[in-house]
Amino acid sequence: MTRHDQISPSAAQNDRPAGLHTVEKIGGTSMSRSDELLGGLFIGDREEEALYNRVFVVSAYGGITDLLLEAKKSGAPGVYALFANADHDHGWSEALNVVARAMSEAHNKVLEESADIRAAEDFVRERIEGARSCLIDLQRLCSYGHFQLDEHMMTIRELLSGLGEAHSAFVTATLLRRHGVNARFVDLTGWRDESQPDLDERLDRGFEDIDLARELPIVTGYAQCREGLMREFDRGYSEVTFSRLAARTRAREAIVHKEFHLSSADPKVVGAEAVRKLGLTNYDVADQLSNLGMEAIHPSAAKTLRQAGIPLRVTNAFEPSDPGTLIDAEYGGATRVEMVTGLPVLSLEVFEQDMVGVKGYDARILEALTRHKVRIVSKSSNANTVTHYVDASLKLVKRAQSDIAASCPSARVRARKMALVSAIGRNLEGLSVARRSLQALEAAKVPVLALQDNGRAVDVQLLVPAERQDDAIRALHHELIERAEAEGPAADAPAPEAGSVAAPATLRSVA
Ligand SMILES: Nc1ncnc2c1ncn2[C@@H]1O[C@H](COP(=O)(O)OP(=O)(O)O)[C@@H](O)[C@H]1O
Ligand SMILES: N[C@@H](CC(=O)OP(=O)(O)O)C(=O)O
Repeated sequence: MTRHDQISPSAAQNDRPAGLHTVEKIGGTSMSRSDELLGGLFIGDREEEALYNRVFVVSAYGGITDLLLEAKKSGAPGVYALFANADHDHGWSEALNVVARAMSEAHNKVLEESADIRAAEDFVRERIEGARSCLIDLQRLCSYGHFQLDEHMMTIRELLSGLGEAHSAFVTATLLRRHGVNARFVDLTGWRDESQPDLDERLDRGFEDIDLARELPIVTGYAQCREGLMREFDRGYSEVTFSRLAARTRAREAIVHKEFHLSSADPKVVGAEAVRKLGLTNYDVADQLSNLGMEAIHPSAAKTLRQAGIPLRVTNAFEPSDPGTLIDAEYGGATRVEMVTGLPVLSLEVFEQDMVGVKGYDARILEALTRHKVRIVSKSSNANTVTHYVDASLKLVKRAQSDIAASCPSARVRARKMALVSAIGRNLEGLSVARRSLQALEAAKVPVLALQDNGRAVDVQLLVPAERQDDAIRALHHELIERAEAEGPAADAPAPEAGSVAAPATLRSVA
């Protein structure tokens, strides 16, 4: 049975019947352990037919995109960042060798047969050397001055990103075929393809002759397209490919496989034994998590799935029999804190005595932040101060800061490192989350620099010193999840009265 009809560009997506298949994404951390996935997620005890009607969208092996572009957390330069600052220097070229070695290490860990390893080595060589020639040519061309490197940097970023996912998808398809699965490498990275399709066309072309009932597509999480996946979505783009593919093919369900169950806090911070698995949550909570960089799911991906009416499941890749967390658009749910998470931020505070009663300051600040592509996590204001909590490098924030200083000459602008820690849940009304959080942080001797509760009863945010982020997460998790659970079950509705001291007793286990 072919599914070509289901992804034809002319059909209105939402009118088509849902397919039989699922679209499933595997993140980089889990991909690095894909040898362990063979006996479970990929094959396990599945008989012939049960192997199929699944589409896997894969990320690059852990750390590879960081080496290709720049480290997501520390900002340490990779090939892209070195090339961008290169002039005539070839430091980026050595960085490309580092990528090739890291790729080789990754596939040597998962492949066993020497023929497969050889094929993977050849693949890496062909792609890496192709990219190297391209960069050398571009550098030479731009040395004439008529050609501006800046104009091509986004294309370079796209080209480099695609290398990571092409490699991991190629290796995974090879691995599965070796184990008797009819897997097909679906390369959406546009390698040596001169046409410029848009994302939907790219997906349609990749799937036009695939029979989902008897083939297992292993799809690159990077998809080259006219819009530019990196330009629009930047890091975390494989979830965008994943969600668009799920919507385009009318998947029955979209599944994200992660290294752990989606839990009440990062198990690496709070401890695997202390965290609770989330059974069910909604897109509102998922949005808050993405905003804090938790990437339960990329915000654009969540939107695509929500609009297409496709249920999203987040599972632990290494426990395939566990149903994981279902993220449902409609679910209102019980009153409880479901998760505690945090993010290092810079607080950009603009204080201006003349601001009182005058409009326009906010707009000027926003303009500067937008111009320098500074991601805003949260903001607050009072009579004469507007503070944005942002997730960006100090370099970018400094640039925005000087633009703000220029457009608001008498303002005092200051940037400080902090951590934003947040307690998140579907319906926090009446739970005294703010009060309990302050008490817990005081007991743990974590200073609170600011507190925000916008009244929607979905989250409470606390700003703490950057170096106390993990202490704050542990203290809040202990108070709002572990202790609250011990105090009694949650009520579904109605919520207890605001400020009620009995309210915490309405929290319940999220396990
Ligand atoms: N609430 C949470 N539940 C589960 N994992 C979390 C949570 N918060 C942070 N993490 C961390 O996220 C890390 C990356 O997870 P995962 O999504 O599997 O990686 P990738 O981005 O490579 O797909 C995990 O190793 C875990 O430490
Ligand atoms: N590898 C890409 C795309 C991605 O989404 O990765 P992951 O699923 O590992 O977060 C990145 O780091 O941006």
